[in-house]
Amino acid sequence: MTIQHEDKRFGFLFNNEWKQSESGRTIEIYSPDDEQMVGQVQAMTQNEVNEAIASVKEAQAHWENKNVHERVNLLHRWADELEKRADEIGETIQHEVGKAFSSARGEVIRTAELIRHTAEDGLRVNGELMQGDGFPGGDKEQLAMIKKVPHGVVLAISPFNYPVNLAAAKIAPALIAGNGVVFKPATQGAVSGMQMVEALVNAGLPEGVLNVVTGRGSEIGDFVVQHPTIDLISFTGGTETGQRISEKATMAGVILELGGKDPAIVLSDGDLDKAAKEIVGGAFSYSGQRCTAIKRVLVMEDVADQLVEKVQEKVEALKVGKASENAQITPMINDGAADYVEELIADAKDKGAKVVTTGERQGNLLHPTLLDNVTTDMRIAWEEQFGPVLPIIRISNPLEAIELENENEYGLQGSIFTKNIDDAMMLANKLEVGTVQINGKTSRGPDHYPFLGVKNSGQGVQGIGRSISSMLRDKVIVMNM
Ligand SMILES: NC(=O)C1=CN([C@@H]2O[C@H](COP(=O)(O)OP(=O)(O)OC[C@H]3O[C@@H](n4cnc5c(N)ncnc54)[C@H](OP(=O)(O)O)[C@@H]3O)[C@@H](O)[C@H]2O)C=CC1
Ligand SMILES: O=C(O)[C@H](O)COP(=O)(O)O
Repeated sequence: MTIQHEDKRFGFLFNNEWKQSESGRTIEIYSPDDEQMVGQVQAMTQNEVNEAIASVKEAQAHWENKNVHERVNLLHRWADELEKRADEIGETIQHEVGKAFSSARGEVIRTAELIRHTAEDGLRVNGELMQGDGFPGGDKEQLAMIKKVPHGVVLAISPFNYPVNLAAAKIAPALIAGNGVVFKPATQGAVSGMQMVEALVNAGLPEGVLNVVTGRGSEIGDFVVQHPTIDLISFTGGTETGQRISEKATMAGVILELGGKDPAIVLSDGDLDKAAKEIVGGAFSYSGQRCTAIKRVLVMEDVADQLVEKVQEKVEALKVGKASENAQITPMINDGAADYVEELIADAKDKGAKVVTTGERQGNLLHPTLLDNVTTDMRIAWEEQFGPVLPIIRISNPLEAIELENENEYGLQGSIFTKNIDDAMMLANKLEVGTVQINGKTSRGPDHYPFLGVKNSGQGVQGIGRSISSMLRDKVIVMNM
């Protein structure tokens, strides 16, 4: 059975078969890059979603009972398959989400590496043993074996921007830990996601251990999230969607990677050339459509003019165009997203921000925009733009940055540029974020580092080792000798 039927119609995966929905409805996916149709995915019915979940539940028990070596071998074969198909899947990512080919192919290779690392870490998971006499009334002869066991059925929901990597970053740890997986890809990104799953099937995935559910999140999302058979939800996406999932999921555990408004704080003694390079790379790669993108700059007034000049030069050198032309600034994921960014720019202009550089909009292609003299009454100072615009806020002392950050609803990452290690550590300790980067741009990778957001940026910790731990729970067996 093939993944793709006629008219670019893609099936959904049910027990290793690519099936068409009994709904008779499909969702057409168009490229943000050239507006051509990338494919059609199935709008599944509730009945089909039910069957998909039930079947994962049944298969999971066998999967959990396999030796971990068998699960490790599957993951290595999956990584091999992805590497073999890196060009093909990279092309799909490029077309489907409008990412330059080098980054799109790089995403596939990064994913293969992440899967291999997950397989290796998965081999080294062990439980522990406790003696009862560590607590009053307990006894030496009471031995607790604390085993690490899978949760059961994991629901993995991924966003559009890294349709392969952010999906596999949930699926691989879930599988290595012995869970079954129900995978709900972002609709824009589902074709890339399903090619990645096809590689897993070709690597020898046992039937039913992972099934895919497709359909708009707004239609099937609540149903799948509230399904009583789901034991754990691992979600990456917008904060609003994440909060909704958290409210709806009553008894399932929830891991959330959500939005961000990562600051780059530049102090007077910072290396401005380095800061400008990191800021532009951090803010504008994939046109700013990254949760970890630098989304506001807080710079000391006395070096602000110099920094702005250096950043401007680099922003103006960015290649703007289509993903198919390997441009750096490519069309945004859809018109709505581009409209939103324009709205934020217009609001800032109305309230007196200085437009340092910008360009004409062509459809959903926005030229990179740099805004100086941004103030706290402007929406762009606080809202997540998720696009190619960078606001610069001038500050008069380093602690002002902390005050501004205390008001930030997000807390994913933050960068600090200074040569003074004491100042760097003082600010790093005060910033309410998951990760602080000193003299470097904000970034999720390397993928084995813990990755987390605080405040409205998330719940739980990801990163290979932590992700595997989150996919396991304790099972305690007490031997009363
Ligand atoms: N912290 C992090 O690690 C990361 C965070 N993000 C954040 O993600 C956002 C952009 O991604 P985007 O894809 O637009 O995010 P969305 O929140 O719109 O969608 C994410 C996923 O949730 C699904 N979904 C939508 N509604 C529901 C629902 N009611 N119940 C269950 N699932 C639902 C979507 O399906 P469908 O596509 O069918 O609507 C998609 O699969 C940004 O805010 C960004 O910051 C992105 C990457 C990393
Ligand atoms: O969604 C995102 O923004 C990714 O997690 C970014 O990963 P990176 O910061 O390592 O590029």
